[in-house]
Amino acid sequence: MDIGSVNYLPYEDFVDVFGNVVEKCPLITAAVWSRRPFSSLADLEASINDFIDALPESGKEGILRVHPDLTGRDLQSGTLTRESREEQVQAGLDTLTTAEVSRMARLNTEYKDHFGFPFVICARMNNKATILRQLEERLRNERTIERACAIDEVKKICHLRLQGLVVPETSNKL
Ligand SMILES: NC(=O)N[C@H]1NC(=O)NC1=O
Repeated sequence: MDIGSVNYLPYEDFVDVFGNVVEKCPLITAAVWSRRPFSSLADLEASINDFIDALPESGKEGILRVHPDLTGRDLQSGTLTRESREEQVQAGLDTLTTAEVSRMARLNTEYKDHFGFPFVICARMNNKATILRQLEERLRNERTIERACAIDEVKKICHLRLQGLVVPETSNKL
């Protein structure tokens, strides 16, 4: 789909197509629809990011809280959204050894107990080794810094999901 077609989508279709660009947050998509027309894919993405940035800190934490844990176990259980499952598989999280699954589960719990929201990272820009390393390192962050870092990761995930849904303008001209 190109950006011109996006601008013609009725509200329901827009939410159907873009409702999960921010994991389990169709409300963001619904709100951003009223900012049409978008001049480009980057403009649509900027509208989503502006909406997120304008939220109070409790709203940002809410976005983080609905993210699934990155663990082998959730991947096996079949409860993830299609997007999240595909991203976790691409990062190799379906190939964790039993020891790695336990380590990730332990660190995830420690992280969540400490910050009150789950560890979020753009899986497709990482692999299982860098995800485990980041989880360990970010656990040591000060809370405000960590919340901002996690929201940046949400935006990276959203960026890649949007790329999969809208043809960038440069490709249109080919
Ligand atoms: N917890 C977490 O980071 N989950 C997200 N990361 C990602 O790339 N997809 C997700 O669902």
